[in-house]
Amino acid sequence: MPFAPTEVTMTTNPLVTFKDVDYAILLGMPRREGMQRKDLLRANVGIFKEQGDALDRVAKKSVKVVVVGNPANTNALICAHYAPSIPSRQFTALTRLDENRAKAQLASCTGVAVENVKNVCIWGNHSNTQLPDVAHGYLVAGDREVPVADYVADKSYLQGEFIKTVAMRGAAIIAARKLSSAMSAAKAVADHVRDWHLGTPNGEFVSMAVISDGNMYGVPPGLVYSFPVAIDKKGGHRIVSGLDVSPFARAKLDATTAELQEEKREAFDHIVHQVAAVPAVTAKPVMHGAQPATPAQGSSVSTN
Ligand SMILES: NC(=O)C1=CN([C@@H]2O[C@H](COP(=O)(O)OP(=O)(O)OC[C@H]3O[C@@H](n4cnc5c(N)ncnc54)[C@H](O)[C@@H]3O)[C@@H](O)[C@H]2O)C=CC1
Ligand SMILES: O=C([O-])CC(=O)C(=O)O
Repeated sequence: MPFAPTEVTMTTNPLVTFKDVDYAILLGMPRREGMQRKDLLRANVGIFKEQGDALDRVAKKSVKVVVVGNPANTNALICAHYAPSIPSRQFTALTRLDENRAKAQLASCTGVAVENVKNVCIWGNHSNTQLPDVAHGYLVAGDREVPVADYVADKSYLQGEFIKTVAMRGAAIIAARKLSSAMSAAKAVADHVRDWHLGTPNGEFVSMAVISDGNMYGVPPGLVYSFPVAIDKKGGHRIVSGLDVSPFARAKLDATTAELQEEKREAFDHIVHQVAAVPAVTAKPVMHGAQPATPAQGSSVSTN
């Protein structure tokens, strides 16, 4: 059914904003030229604590949260932590913009239409340490599916300039327009929410930063980390399993993990210093779509 809003409410009260919402798309203060995204941590972390707390109190327990405000992965983790009654897997951060940028690079260097570039994914943090990964990607050419590596033979480009261009694209846009990307970010949010709502086609995956609990790629639990994700028709997402990780990719996955662990430490340290007491960590059940999982799959966002 087409979306037909009947009412728009403008308010600065998060308890009004989030009352009974199904989806929450969260922004925050943007960076300026010369800053890293993680330089926003101290400015934004308090906002995400407050928003997590408000979501916990008034949103539907099935709410789906998309954190866009940077540093997006760590802000999503903070938000989840302060919303202990909502399953942490319902908190995601946007890395679809990076995926779209990666696909656009491949489309422009191969001449294949961007919608025919599939299964290119972003691992890790929405930052310079991310890995835009083409190892499982393919291009649809007529009735053939051609691996990216067969189309783009220059491995040094795929492991060098390509990754750098995608990871640094946000900074390049800020340098050019003195403001963050706007329309492309909005398009990426729409892509993220559409796929979370309607599901991904069979055999295809997309990039979403989700809670890392239970992944099989050696990423420690308790981080919000971008993975290749498949989504069923009921909106249940799962990290795609069984993809090969090359030694090159392994080193990148570990580097972006280390950065996220450092951001997490800094975020909670900052909150602890700002706020007299941090609420106790509460275990939350892992949800697959609308289905509650067994206690053995219980997930929590710890401050470790
Ligand atoms: N994950 C991604 O792919 C992308 C993330 N971003 C991030 O999205 C966020 C928004 O970027 P823009 O729309 O360019 O910024 P903007 O400055 O146009 O909008 C930011 C909004 O946040 C509000 N805000 C500022 N301080 C606040 C506070 N203390 N409490 C509540 N609201 C507050 C402002 O009133 C404003 O409406 C930034 O954090 C930016 O880094 C932007 C583009 C892509
Ligand atoms: O770079 C920024 O600050 C905004 C952003 O996240 C992006 O465009 O990828």
